[in-house]
Amino acid sequence: MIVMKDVYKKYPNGVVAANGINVEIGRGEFVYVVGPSGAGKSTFIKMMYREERPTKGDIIVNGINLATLRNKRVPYLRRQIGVVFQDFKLLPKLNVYENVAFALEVIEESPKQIRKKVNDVLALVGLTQKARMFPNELSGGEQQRVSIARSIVNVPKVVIADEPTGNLDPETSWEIMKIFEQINARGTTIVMATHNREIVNTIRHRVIVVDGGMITRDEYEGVYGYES
Ligand SMILES: Nc1ncnc2c1ncn2[C@@H]1O[C@H](COP(=O)(O)OP(=O)(O)OP(=O)(O)O)[C@@H](O)[C@H]1O
Repeated sequence: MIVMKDVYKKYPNGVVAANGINVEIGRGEFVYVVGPSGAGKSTFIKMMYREERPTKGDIIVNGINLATLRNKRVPYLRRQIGVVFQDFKLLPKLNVYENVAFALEVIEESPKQIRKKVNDVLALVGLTQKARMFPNELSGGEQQRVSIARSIVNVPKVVIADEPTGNLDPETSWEIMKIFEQINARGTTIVMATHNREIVNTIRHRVIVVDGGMITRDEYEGVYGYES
């Protein structure tokens, strides 16, 4: 599903944020990416959806080699990957329904299909009643639900989330995690960068520790200890 081979990333300012990463993530896995601030977690996951390009190495996502993928094919890649951010990144002038529908309009889905898919996904995240509200009328947790709905409406094989609970209170964070669990239970691969030890140590999945641009630990049913 996702393969990285000898991946190295040096930013133009000289910072090496990935220093020889080798990893394989299989279909349907749920993977936490943890590690100290500045360790290279965001860089690691940004390279999976071609937000950043590696300086060296190969990255294959869903059979697509990102090293040789032409820029004009990036939208094709993005259709197969849902992305969820810490700060939601919703379009403020569009309501909940429109924010989610937008992801389908850009790929020219039929109006009938759009209605069905958006309504289904809003029901999944529990936002049917709030479909006509605007982002600034919603709580942080609700905004994150919209952003998750948008990320899965195309039924991607993988969802990549960068600190999706980073701006949320603990109770809301657990609710958001329940939704990710449901999405994963349907067979979608989830890769999630997080600082939340309580979540990682309670809802147990594979844990990849990144430190100094390298994978220093990689364990199934892993814990996020205090030594790292
Ligand atoms: N666009 C960029 N240009 C230059 N350096 C960058 C850029 N993005 C990240 N870096 C540097 O790369 C290193 C890794 O950053 P990255 O954001 O991947 O870490 P992180 O583990 O996600 O951190 P955090 O947990 O604080 O979000 C840091 O030293 C950072 O300053």
